[in-house]
Amino acid sequence: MTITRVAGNGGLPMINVSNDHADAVISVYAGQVLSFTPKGAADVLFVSDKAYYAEGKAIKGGVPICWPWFGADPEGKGRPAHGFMRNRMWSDWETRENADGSTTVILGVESSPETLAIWPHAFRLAMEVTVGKTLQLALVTRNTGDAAFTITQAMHTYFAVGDIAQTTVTGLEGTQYLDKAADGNGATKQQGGAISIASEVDRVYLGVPAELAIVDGALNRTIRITSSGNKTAVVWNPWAKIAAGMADLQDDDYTRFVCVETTNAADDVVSIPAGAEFRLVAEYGV
Ligand SMILES: O=P(O)(O)OC[C@H]1O[C@@H](O)[C@H](O)[C@@H](O)[C@@H]1O
Repeated sequence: MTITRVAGNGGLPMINVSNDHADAVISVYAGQVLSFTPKGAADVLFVSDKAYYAEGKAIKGGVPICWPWFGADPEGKGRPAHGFMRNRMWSDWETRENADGSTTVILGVESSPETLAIWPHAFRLAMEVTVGKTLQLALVTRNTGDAAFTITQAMHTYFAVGDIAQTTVTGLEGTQYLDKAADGNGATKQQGGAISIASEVDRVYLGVPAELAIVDGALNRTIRITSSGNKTAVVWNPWAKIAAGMADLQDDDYTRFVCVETTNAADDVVSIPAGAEFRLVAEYGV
């Protein structure tokens, strides 16, 4: 097993993990997993070739962390969408080798005068990443203050697919969702069969099961997503027009990824009492 700390793209601190099961690249900046490649397989995660690697900007791809809110500023104060963790430096807290040959990397952020000025709550946030046969992720929020606070959050994962036209997302059949796409008007709808994507898709699924899958006909593989701590999941693909308007995506990149996000979004708001901890967990396997 090797753990190598490197200056990655843009000089950002990154940790390369290589063990008997898989290889991974984990950015300390933003606490973001950028690559997970099980031995003999293609990368499970998509990262844009045009992604920004610079302080203050989000890296487009991998597993961006949305915290302590998902989507627009819940208080309408003009703070950035998806919170303030995906565009700041995190700390490299711990690495360890596990008996089964997997490797755990723990990155984190603690509240500081700077974060308190944006969001007035004391916290300790950790991203626990275990690279093994599967990629295990736990986003752990500890309330270190003396009053409860509420959060929404996401692992906003960009999964690599061979061809979006030959991809379906399964496990959400019959589930209600909020349709946030331009022509969906935020309406509540019900999913019929497996989700196929042939135009902009931006949906918050409600009351979701613990197991979802991405069935990729082009790469001939199925990515299994298991989660806990979430009642919601987001499925997002910007499709051609929105992707073309994003400077950090190539025009046709929308054909190469789908975001299936493990979330506490919409009315899935989490309240964390003083001194308590909340774990949002996801596991990805091929
Ligand atoms: O900030 P990013 O990575 O471009 O992602 C934006 C998208 O993130 C998704 O989670 C939201 O559901 C979309 O509404 C939003 O457009």
